[in-house]
Amino acid sequence: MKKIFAKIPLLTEYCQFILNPVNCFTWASDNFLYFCTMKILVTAATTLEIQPFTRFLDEHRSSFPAHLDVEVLVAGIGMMHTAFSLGTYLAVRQPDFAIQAGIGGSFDHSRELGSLVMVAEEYLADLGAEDNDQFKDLFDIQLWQPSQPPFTGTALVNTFSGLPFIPDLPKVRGVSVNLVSGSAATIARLETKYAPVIESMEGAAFHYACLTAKVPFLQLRSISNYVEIRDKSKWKIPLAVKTLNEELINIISSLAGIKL
Ligand SMILES: O=C(O)c1cccc(C(=O)CC[C@H]2O[C@@H](n3cnc4c(=O)[nH]cnc43)[C@H](O)[C@@H]2O)c1
Repeated sequence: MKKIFAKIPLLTEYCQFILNPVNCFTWASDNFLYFCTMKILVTAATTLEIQPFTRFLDEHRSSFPAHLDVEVLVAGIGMMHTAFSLGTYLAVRQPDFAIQAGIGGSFDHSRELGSLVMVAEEYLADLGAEDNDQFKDLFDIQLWQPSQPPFTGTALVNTFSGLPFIPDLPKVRGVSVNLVSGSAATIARLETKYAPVIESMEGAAFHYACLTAKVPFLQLRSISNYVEIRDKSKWKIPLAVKTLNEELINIISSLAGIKL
């Protein structure tokens, strides 16, 4: 709500709707209605995951309202790349909110491949120590303390506050890993310890960067595969990318007031 785009005298609610048909951020104060610019970051690990959306931007950006700015950041695969890219980007560009869009693996086999979720809380599920055949995370071995900022307990939690919209999608728990899970033992360990629905390689880094920079955020994941013993032939990456990008295009076109 920081960059004021226009300021007009406060009118009736009906008139305000006519003046503000495109979901521009507004707020009323001192008998004036304030219209704000909105800078949105859309980030993904790879170009492939976000290509249809960047094509949509190339085709439609010229018809976006002046107050709306959408930027894309391909941050790289994994938490190290994501943390560095996001940290640098957020400090310099200061978006009003950020969306991470990616594919992911589902622990829950009843969810359809290609279906979408929003991640409400993220756990760092392979950062820690092995104690014989036991995995202990950094909270278990007391190198981190529960609720040290920006954690809530041992999770990186999205409160979904400060967003101009919240998609109608299931909110689930995610784990982020450096090593994609592909053995019965690892999958059982993660399910017992974190009860996750979705696994990715970047989610926690995105939550950490946005919580630390105090940027409202949304992590969208489209299920490309089940978390199971590795069988790439069962993965449905093109389907997951398609549904993910349809959702992104819907979100941005509705914020832009564009009818497709
Ligand atoms: O070839 C492989 O074994 C392989 C394993 C995991 C991911 C890939 C990719 O090409 C995609 C990496 C990308 O996708 C996300 N992703 C998708 N499914 C999962 C998963 O089951 N567990 C963790 N991450 C997943 C991840 O966030 C990466 O950005 C290839």
